[in-house]
Amino acid sequence: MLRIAVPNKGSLSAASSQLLADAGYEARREAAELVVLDAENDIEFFFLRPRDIAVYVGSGRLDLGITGRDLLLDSNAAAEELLPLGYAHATFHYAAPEGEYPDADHLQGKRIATSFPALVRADLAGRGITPAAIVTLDGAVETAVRLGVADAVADVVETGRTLRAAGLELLGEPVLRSEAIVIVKRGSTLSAAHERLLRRVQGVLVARRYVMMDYDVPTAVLEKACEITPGYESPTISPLQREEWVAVRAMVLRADVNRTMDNLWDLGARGILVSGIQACRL
Ligand SMILES: Nc1ncnc2c1ncn2[C@@H]1O[C@H](COP(=O)(O)OP(=O)(O)OP(=O)(O)O)[C@@H](O)[C@H]1O
Ligand SMILES: O=P(O)(O)OC[C@H]1O[C@H](OP(=O)(O)OP(=O)(O)O)[C@H](O)[C@@H]1O
Ligand SMILES: [Mg+2]
Repeated sequence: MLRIAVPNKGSLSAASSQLLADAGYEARREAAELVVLDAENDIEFFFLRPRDIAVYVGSGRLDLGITGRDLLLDSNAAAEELLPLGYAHATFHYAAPEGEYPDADHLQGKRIATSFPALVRADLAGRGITPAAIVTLDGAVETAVRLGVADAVADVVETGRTLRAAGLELLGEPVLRSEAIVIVKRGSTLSAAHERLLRRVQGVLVARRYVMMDYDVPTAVLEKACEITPGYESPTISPLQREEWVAVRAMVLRADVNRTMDNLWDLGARGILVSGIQACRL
């Protein structure tokens, strides 16, 4: 039986549960449920704090887990990233009072507040910076400067609203770009059961990102049409009753749908239809 760690609270929780439900797995009926047995799929889901998930997966007690890339890197657990999931996007940034320091290289000898001490320690070491202290806090890190326990912070930034409200500004480029990821114990060999779950999850991600596009096009411009819609692997071309025309079917990125339809129309394609993909295995 596969044992999977799922975030029980916070920014990763709802989207992770939705992803697993869309992939056909048993959902938890109430937030207080800590373990869900999905007997049909031979999987046990453990609902854990996102910060702890890398520890469980790294120990080998759980087979796979969903967590944030930043949380994995901060954990120092023996776990590695297997698959990015495309939600819970955030950056990890240094920030300081507006106008105080031009960039992160000016943090030498400063006190830096963060909930990600290991990640920050490793990043500062890489920059050759020795801080006066790394002040480890549980949350609401932005307030640490105003209250005088730190000179700068290193924290998760999504919209930047929290930072601005605290009178802080970003210092330079992000330390890292995070999103939800699937993790596995470092160096483990994936079983057929692992692969099946990953294929299901990937199927959901692709079905969300792509639509199916069907259209008719004169054979004379078919090659150009296929350049506009190269498909996921290759477009399907079918004959039409009408001479010198063919039907084309190809997957198209949802984000590109309208631009693609404009381009196909200008090329002479007609009868352009777009439909959602309910599920897929690719
Ligand atoms: N706006 C956000 N705030 C916090 N974390 C975010 C945000 N957007 C994405 N994330 C990601 O979510 C993960 C943090 O998970 P966590 O459960 O700690 O979220 P949280 O919303 O901060 O929860 P909590 O209610 O415990 O503060 C990190 O990987 C982080 O990059
Ligand atoms: O860039 P923003 O959109 O403002 O989001 C980022 C903020 O959200 C999170 O805080 P959270 O609400 O989780 O509170 P916490 O600091 O107590 O964890 C994170 O720690 C940042 O403070
Ligand atoms: Mg938080």
